[in-house]
Amino acid sequence: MSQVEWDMDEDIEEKPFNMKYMRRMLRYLYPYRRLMSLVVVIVLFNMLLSLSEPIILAYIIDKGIGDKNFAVITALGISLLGIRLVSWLFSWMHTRWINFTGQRILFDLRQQLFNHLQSLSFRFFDGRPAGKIMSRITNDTNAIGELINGGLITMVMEVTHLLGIVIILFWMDWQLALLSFIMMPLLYVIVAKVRPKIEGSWSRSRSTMSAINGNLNETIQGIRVVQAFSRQSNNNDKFNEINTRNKKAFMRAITLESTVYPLVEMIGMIGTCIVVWFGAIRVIDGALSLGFIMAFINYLWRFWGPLSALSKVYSQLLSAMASAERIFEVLDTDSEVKNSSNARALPPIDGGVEFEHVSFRYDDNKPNVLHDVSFKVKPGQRVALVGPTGAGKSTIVNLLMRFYDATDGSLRIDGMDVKNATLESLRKQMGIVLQDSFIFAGTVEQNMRYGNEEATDEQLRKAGESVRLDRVVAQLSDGYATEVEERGSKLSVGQRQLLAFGRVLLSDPRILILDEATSSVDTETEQHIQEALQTLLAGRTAFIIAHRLSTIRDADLILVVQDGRIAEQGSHEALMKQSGLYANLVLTQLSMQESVILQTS
Ligand SMILES: Nc1ncnc2c1ncn2[C@@H]1O[C@H](COP(=O)(O)OP(=O)(O)OP(=O)(O)O)[C@@H](O)[C@H]1O
Repeated sequence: MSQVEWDMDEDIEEKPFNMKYMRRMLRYLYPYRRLMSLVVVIVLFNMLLSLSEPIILAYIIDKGIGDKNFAVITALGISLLGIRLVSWLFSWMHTRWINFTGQRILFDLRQQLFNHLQSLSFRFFDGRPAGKIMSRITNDTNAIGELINGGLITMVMEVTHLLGIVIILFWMDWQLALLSFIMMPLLYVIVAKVRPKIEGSWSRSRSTMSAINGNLNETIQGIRVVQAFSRQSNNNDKFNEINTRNKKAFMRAITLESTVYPLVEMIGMIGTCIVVWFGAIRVIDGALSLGFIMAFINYLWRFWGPLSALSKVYSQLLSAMASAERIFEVLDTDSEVKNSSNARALPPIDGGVEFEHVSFRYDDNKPNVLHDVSFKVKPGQRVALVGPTGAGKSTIVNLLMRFYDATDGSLRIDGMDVKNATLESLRKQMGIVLQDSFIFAGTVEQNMRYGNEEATDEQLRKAGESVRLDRVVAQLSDGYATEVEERGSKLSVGQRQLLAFGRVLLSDPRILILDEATSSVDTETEQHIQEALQTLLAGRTAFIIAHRLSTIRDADLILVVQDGRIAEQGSHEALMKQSGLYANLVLTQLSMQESVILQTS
């Protein structure tokens, strides 16, 4: 299943109301409780002001126009204007405060999620596509933000509005009030039946939109592969299908809405007509005044607005529940690899490493990937990890960096179990250069300083020279200040490798882990990389996932990994003498090199 489809299946848009989540969401409002209480008071006051308008109008008609009393008309007209001005001022204030609070809550929530995500272990990221995690930080926080800021206030406002109107209508004339609600059951049936369909279509429209985004993202990221395999036409078909689904869902939602809402208005209108009809008879009979009946109808008109606003808040509430579940799932995930309660800072290390009967599995339901791995490395030694693909070389390195903790056995650095050392003190003294080193958007200098922001300019320049990065930098338009764009896309593979060397050299780790690049670069860059490597490795304990025979031969210790076990270990000479797996590997590589030489000569 592609990531996009997986996302669609997984991301349910609405969940039933859950009090536990609600309480937890409300906790984000707690720091702003004073401001929010003030907002509620203002909103309620505004509501009362607004509810007084029809009554004032009724007085203007009956006592002003009816009795031809200009003083009443002027006084009440001015008070209407005053009410509008005060309402406008109060709405301005509460809109500002609500938005301010909403943004603060979103800010807090996003920040909390981001901080938490960064601390999570690799295992969390293993099973989750990046797009999905990103949508939690953006879309899901927005859904929660919208509810706890706009939604809840709307709820308070509209419920009081509705209650106020009903009370006033019954207070004015209970018989007319009962008459005006005669159409309510029919209205309820229509809304209850159609509303879920409309919501469903909107939700399908949103999820197909996120599928469109996912598809676009995948295509842009993989455009080289797309074009290389001439997949444009297949991709077009796939995109067309998702695009059509989105169009259909949107059209269905719009069609339903444009049918139902006028219908709702019409039913409301019928209710009003009934009131007007009976009201008119009573006005003619002299039992009711004209102003009274106008005010009554005005209140009736106001009745439908809050109803529709409340049903919107209700679906906002359900979608916030789904978002809350996803967000709290992330926030409740504890980092697996973390400092133990008795962890202490690792003092400056010499770089001795010992694996003792280490076993490991990535997933508790899957078999072990490493079995009983044991070896000892003295400070400053160079270790080459060799073996077939999927044998477990990177896994050994992952355990050394404590990206994962060993399932069984122990791992010691300078005699101290890594589980007793704080993660920061451990990782500060280790450096890692992967095959395709991740380069961040920013300048060459910013990338180099990534592991050591305090480095002086002199140290930076020296490190650049040592790893032959200076020659690369000399060719760049702005030297070290050149922007390298996202993932270092402005640099070649070899240049990125040298920059990664520079970065790790500047952070000066005692233990260095290196995944030797397999991708071929030109002979000159290759030579620079090899020279840079010698500088980088000097005086440090180094673990190299090695592919070149020359690197392997130079190592003090070679670990031959096969099926998650150390099949052989020792120096090149010792292992060659054994005539085992390693000797075979070397012979195969030599014969391959010979055939390449023969073919090219
Ligand atoms: N994050 C992960 N989650 C689950 N299984 C994994 C994960 N990473 C690796 N594996 C599995 O663990 C085994 C060892 O993988 P590892 O990456 O350590 O091999 P390797 O020797 O470094 O291979 P290569 O030379 O191809 O990089 C493989 O079977 C692989 O499928």
